[in-house]
Amino acid sequence: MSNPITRLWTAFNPPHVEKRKDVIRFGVLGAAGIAPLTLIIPAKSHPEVFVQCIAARDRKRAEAFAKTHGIPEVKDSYQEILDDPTITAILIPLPNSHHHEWALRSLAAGKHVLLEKPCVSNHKEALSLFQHPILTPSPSNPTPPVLLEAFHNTFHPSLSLFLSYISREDIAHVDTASMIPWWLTSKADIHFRYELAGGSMMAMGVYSFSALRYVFGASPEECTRCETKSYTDGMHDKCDWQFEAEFTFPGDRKAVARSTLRGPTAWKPKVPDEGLGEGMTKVRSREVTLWGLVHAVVWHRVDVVDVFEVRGKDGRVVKTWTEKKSEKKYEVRDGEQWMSYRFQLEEFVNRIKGRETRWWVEGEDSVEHMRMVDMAYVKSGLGVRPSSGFHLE
Ligand SMILES: NC(=O)C1=CN([C@@H]2O[C@H](COP(=O)(O)OP(=O)(O)OC[C@H]3O[C@@H](n4cnc5c(N)ncnc54)[C@H](OP(=O)(O)O)[C@@H]3O)[C@@H](O)[C@H]2O)C=CC1
Ligand SMILES: O=C1OC[C@@H](O)[C@H](O)[C@H]1O
Repeated sequence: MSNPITRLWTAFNPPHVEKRKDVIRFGVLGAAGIAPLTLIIPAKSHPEVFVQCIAARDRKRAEAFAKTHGIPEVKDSYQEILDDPTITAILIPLPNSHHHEWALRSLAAGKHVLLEKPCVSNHKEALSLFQHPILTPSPSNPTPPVLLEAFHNTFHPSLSLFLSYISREDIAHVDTASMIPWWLTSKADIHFRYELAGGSMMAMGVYSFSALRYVFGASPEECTRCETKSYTDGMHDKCDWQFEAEFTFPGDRKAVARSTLRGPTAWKPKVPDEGLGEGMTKVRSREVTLWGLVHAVVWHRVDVVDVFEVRGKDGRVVKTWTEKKSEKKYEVRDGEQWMSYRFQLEEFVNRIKGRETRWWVEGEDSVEHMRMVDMAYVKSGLGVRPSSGFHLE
């Protein structure tokens, strides 16, 4: 299935499969724009997942959403979904500021939680959530519910392919860029409301931050620079629509993350070659680029460019050559091209059912991603996103 149109069509229109008796019944908190991609579409081809109900702040909005997406039940409130014993898993696609509270409420109700990224508003909330005793097995809670931050791109094989070309000890410089075109965002979006924990670092930036952690296999020591462009109109203050942040990773290695929510329509990011440091002998330098880090379904490619040099006794280069290759990693199952969201759902279900998982976003990763976001916000001067202050009674 090499035709991109066919691939996209099958990704967004997967086959509807028969559901098993032990199906996981999902409830969705909010008629959110992302809910179809994260859950409703991928659930169609998953025999163990059924989207049972939805609630929105406005019932009419939930009813319209349920009709459009074939969800059989509408509840009056988010809490009513949590109170339904037939619902075993919850999708939380609420604004970031609401993640901490509704994840804790859902877990307290004994539900498994698929929590939209970024998991919460800041590092403090991440610690409070992922280190909550409710997630630790104990005699009174032998099988705690599963909590997964929905970093869907982690689950796409293109990321593993990319990482397979990197030898961590040889990394000289890492650069990551992402964007949403200007016409796909509006000032009215939740991205531009500080009290909802908005900002470009919280929207696309977290993908870049997590990618850096995956590449280094470590967390950064410091954010050394963070430049932002943000609104100052009194309404959307402290919300960056663009940023560039530089981090130092162990071994004094540098990495840059940049993103914009007001990007161009056509985009080909420049990947700077920072080269090796002074005094280092360069035998082979490898530049590995993953194009399409976030939405590998639309298009992705892993480029590997190896530059070889042969040096004479005096150290002068006598020969140099370049080898290039590119690879893609699409997976088609039963005629459907699997999106990152479909891979993610597969693993979420595997974890709930106690089966092995190929990929996972550990709670520790989620916590470290938020630490990185906080570092950058502190450095930028905009300040960390506010905490909800919610505590389970
Ligand atoms: N995984 C991915 O690819 C993506 C993930 N996301 C993440 O998903 C989450 C939601 O984003 P997105 O779907 O774009 O957002 P939307 O604005 O489309 O949806 C947000 C939902 O939250 C509900 N909500 C509850 N309280 C509020 C409030 N005070 N203000 C605004 N909305 C409120 C909304 O209302 P109601 O209850 O009335 O329905 C709405 O359904 C975010 O955390 C975002 O980072 C976003 C895009 C892509
Ligand atoms: O989180 C996100 O991931 C994918 C993007 O398309 C989306 O707009 C963004 O908010």
